[in-house]
Amino acid sequence: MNKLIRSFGFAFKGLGYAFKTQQNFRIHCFAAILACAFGYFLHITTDEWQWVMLCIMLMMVAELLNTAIEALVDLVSPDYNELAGRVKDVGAAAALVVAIFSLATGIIIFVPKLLLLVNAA
Ligand SMILES: Nc1ncnc2c1ncn2[C@@H]1O[C@H](COP(=O)(O)OP(=O)(O)OP(=O)(O)O)[C@@H](O)[C@H]1O
Repeated sequence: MNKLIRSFGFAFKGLGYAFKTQQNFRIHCFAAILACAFGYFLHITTDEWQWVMLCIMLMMVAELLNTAIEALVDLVSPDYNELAGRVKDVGAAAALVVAIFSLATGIIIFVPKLLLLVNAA
């Protein structure tokens, strides 16, 4: 049981590290809160909530893995190395793909509802 609690502690330590050191991670947290607020006020459906939650989770996982990759690259290759740079670039590309997917999902879910609101006003 103690081991399980300790593992959670390490995981939260990792989350705290990412939040403190990664501006992108903080931006994603803010975007997640914004998406939830829009979801609440625009009364999105359960299915739409699932898409929003999926995007939030994917974005955070991608950013956390990218942060881990960056730290590992800095550890094994503190000096300039073309391959090390490529590893970081591909890690960043993974986060970018998720960001584009999340943006597209947000547009599909929220824009029609916002347009209805604007037209009704
Ligand atoms: N050791 C290295 N060797 C070669 N190129 C590197 C190296 N470290 C970084 N780079 C290049 O610089 C880019 C930015 O690296 P950096 O570590 O600053 O990432 P970052 O995403 O800006 O990090 P952070 O999110 O911590 O600000 C990488 O994508 C890579 O192209």
